[in-house]
Amino acid sequence: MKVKNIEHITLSNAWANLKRIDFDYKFKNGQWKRLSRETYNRGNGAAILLFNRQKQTVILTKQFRMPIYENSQEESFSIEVCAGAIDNNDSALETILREVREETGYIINTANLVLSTYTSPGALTEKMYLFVASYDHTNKVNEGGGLLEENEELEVLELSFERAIEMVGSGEIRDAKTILLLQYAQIKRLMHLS
Ligand SMILES: Nc1nc2c(ncn2[C@@H]2O[C@H](COP(=O)(O)OP(=O)(O)O[C@H]3O[C@H](CO)[C@@H](O)[C@H](O)[C@@H]3O)[C@@H](O)[C@H]2O)c(=O)[nH]1
Ligand SMILES: [Mg+2]
Repeated sequence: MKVKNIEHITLSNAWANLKRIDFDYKFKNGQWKRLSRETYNRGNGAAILLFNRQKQTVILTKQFRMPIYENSQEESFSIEVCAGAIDNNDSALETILREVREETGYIINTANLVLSTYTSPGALTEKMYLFVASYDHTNKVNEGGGLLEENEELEVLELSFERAIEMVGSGEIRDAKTILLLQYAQIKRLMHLS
């Protein structure tokens, strides 16, 4: 066994849960040491790349992100695939179909799970489920933008795939789940680049 005597100390239990976890860890040389790691638990998440093969376009969102502002003010409007936190009893798929409607204004009935990823394994417990789905204008029911009653405000962007990939290269897109999904689409040839 690699770890034992695990002790959870709650540091904050407000919106989400921040714990300090103290534990004994056995190093390869056989020595046991008491270590401490702070872990932030805000549940798991789901994200989706909406793509249209005929038009060669994708749907992305742009929103203000306070944690980014804390790091680098000028980068605080973040271009991301549609995403949301998974509520207690919902599946990742239910979550993402709902988020697509709320954030982008499109209604889709199904999506393919293509990757799952720990978004920041040194600090977050979060595992994110990454989906892709095709869309066209018949799926559009409103302008999207997020739920004002939940204090969400997003801009919906429809970009050519080529431009989105260019924005990864230029650093205009800096969100990891978004980069993963755009590069997935490129590698798996869901879309073409000229
Ligand atoms: N009061 C309060 N509200 C919060 C807080 N954090 C988030 N919220 C609210 O919770 C909602 C979260 O919106 P979602 O669309 O469900 O999640 P998200 O912020 O897009 O998060 C997605 O991307 C994150 C970053 O990659 C992921 O961490 C997350 O799992 C998810 O996939 C927002 O309406 C916001 O108002 C907080 O600390 N305090
Ligand atoms: Mg969201």
